[in-house]
Amino acid sequence: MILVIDVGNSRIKAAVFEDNILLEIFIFTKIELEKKIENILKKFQKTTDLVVSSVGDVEKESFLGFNNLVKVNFISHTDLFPFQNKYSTPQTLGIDRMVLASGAVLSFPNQNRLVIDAGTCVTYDFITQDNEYLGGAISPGFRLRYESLNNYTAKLPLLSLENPSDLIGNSTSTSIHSGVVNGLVNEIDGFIADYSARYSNFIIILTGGDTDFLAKRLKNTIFANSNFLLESLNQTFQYKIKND
Ligand SMILES: Nc1ncnc2c1ncn2[C@@H]1O[C@H](COP(=O)(O)OP(=O)(O)O)[C@@H](O)[C@H]1O
Ligand SMILES: CC(C)(COP(=O)(O)O)[C@@H](O)C(=O)NCCC(=O)O
Ligand SMILES: [K+]
Repeated sequence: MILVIDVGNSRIKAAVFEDNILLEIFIFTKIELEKKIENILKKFQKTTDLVVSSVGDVEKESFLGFNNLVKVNFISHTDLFPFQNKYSTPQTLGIDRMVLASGAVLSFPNQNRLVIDAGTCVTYDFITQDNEYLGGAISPGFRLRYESLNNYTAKLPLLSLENPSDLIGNSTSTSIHSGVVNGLVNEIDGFIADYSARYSNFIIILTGGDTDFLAKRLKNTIFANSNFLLESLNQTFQYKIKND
């Protein structure tokens, strides 16, 4: 049994895998981290390894207390990945993006892939059929957009994610919802159209906290899987054990 942990910039997601089957998912905050892991390990006593990917402000040291119970594997840039990294600054590439690219290669072999992770930020990652990781894009996610409108203006309220009632907002709140939701949906549809102009064939994987909200609003056919990063962490770890 292994416990994979994805530390994002908004929250922490964890999952227990046994023989590559996902048994249970946990979502919590940084403050709850140690207590939650303690409880998970109590519930799943056959756990042998922790596999952690962190782009948040949680470092390896936070997990070392569990060293006596399980092996702590903190995924880093020096680990083995099933693709060639063409990013011009590989050391600054988010480890979550590397794990997503790894999952895309292992789950969808021999094809071009675009991974879209709609979390705190929306990240776009493109991996060719020859398993070259090219890079992609980073833009603000839903919550970041709502919060920025409130933070950087005097008059705009802080709203939470809601389906816009119409394209044309006729009040402050409906204008904000239209701007944020239609803005991001059009951005993603637009990116997919632009990638299509360059690559005739590729599959699209959508993941992250806003997967379900976005999936039904996009024009294109996509693989929507909000657990893709957790599953990719398990796969990346299995790949490393097999090939290291
Ligand atoms: N309880 C929650 N806390 C934070 N974000 C949430 C929550 N529920 C849904 N979301 C949505 O999920 C997005 C964050 O997704 P997630 O994949 O968890 O981010 P990260 O991996 O960056 O921590 C936010 O933009 C927000 O719209
Ligand atoms: C772009 C990110 C902030 C996304 O984080 P997330 O939305 O998953 O919390 C993260 O992948 C990161 O810190 N990247 C480093 C910069 C880069 O990938 O080039
Ligand atoms: K992301």
